Amino acid sequence: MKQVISDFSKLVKFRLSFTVVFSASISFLIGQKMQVGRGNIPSIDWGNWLILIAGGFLVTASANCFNEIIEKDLDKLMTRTKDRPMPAGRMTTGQGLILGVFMAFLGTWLLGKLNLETGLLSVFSILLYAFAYTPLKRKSPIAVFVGAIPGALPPLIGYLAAFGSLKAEMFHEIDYYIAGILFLIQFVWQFPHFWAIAWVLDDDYKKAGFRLLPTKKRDKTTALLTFLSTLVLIPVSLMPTFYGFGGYYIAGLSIIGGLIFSWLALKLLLNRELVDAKRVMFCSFFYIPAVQLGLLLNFIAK
Ligand code: HEM
Ligand SMILES: CC(C)=CCC/C(C)=C/CC/C(C)=C/COP(=O)(O)OP(=O)(O)O
Repeated sequence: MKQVISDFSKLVKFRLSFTVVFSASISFLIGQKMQVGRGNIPSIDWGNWLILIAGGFLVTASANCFNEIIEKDLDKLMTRTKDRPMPAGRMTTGQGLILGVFMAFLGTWLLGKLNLETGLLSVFSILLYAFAYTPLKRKSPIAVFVGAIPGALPPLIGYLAAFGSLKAEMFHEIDYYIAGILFLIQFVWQFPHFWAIAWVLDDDYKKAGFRLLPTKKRDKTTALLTFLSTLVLIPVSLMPTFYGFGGYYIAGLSIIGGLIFSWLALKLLLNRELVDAKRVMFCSFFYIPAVQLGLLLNFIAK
């Protein structure tokens, strides 16, 4: 039983999926709070929140499952991935496919219950991640840009899901900005997140022919781009406050988080040591949930 749970967790990349769903669920609550404020709904619909979490988890899990089917032979070559159930031979591709298709349909159906746009965007995210990003990983570092689109869609999906059947009169102009900004924060964050990971894992990635660093090397330009992307994240994370749906606490948290992230990336630029890349990578794991949670709390407290 323990092995089955551990295999399922590796198949769906549980911690990554958890953070993805977390980002969508926070955006959902922000959207619902907006609705409550406008008097469109009496209170937060926790039932729909659970549907979003279950549906979001299933579609993300299915996308990861398709990714692992496609990369089964490449995953065998890397230390980090060789113990995933398919490369390790504990699950057949057919079993993976059945699970992936089942989770994709069930997840899309659940999200589609919230509204049509949410269901369609999840199908688009699965397709983009599994069938554009995944094959591109071996071709060009542009893959990271492509992968960042499905990676950032969950907060946008979560926000849209909060509006039930999207009626034009319920969805105001500011909602386009909020949905766009929630997307943008996660989109920009993925560059330092992933380039730090790709720096740490470069030797392992090379075994499978993945060249995902911007210059395909652990060099000064890659470190500079990583540093610049952490700097861009600072004004982007201040946009909620600028557009009036975040407050001063989240602005403060974003500045502090952004400065720590950039400081670590600056050290990577100056030293270009593995330990510096690891610090940027770990900081990225905390940065995004912290900023999103802060945004929600600040939004509620306002
Ligand atoms: C271009 C987009 C992205 C790429 C290429 C990427 C790549 C990766 C890789 C390769 C790892 C594994 C690191 C390791 O095993 O040491 C990882 C870990 C992680 N990623 Fe991302 N990621 C992306 C987007 C995201 C998004 C959108 C989220 C969530 C909002 C996320 C959250 C995480 C978390 C929480 C981990 C740690 C998981 C663990 O240790 O099991 N990532 N990412
Ligand atoms: C709504 C919906 C379905 C959204 C999709 C969300 C999703 C799966 C985001 C992940 C983003 C991403 C590119 C992860 C890296 O995978 P990788 O292939 O580089 O990781 P690996 O090397 O560990 O396999």
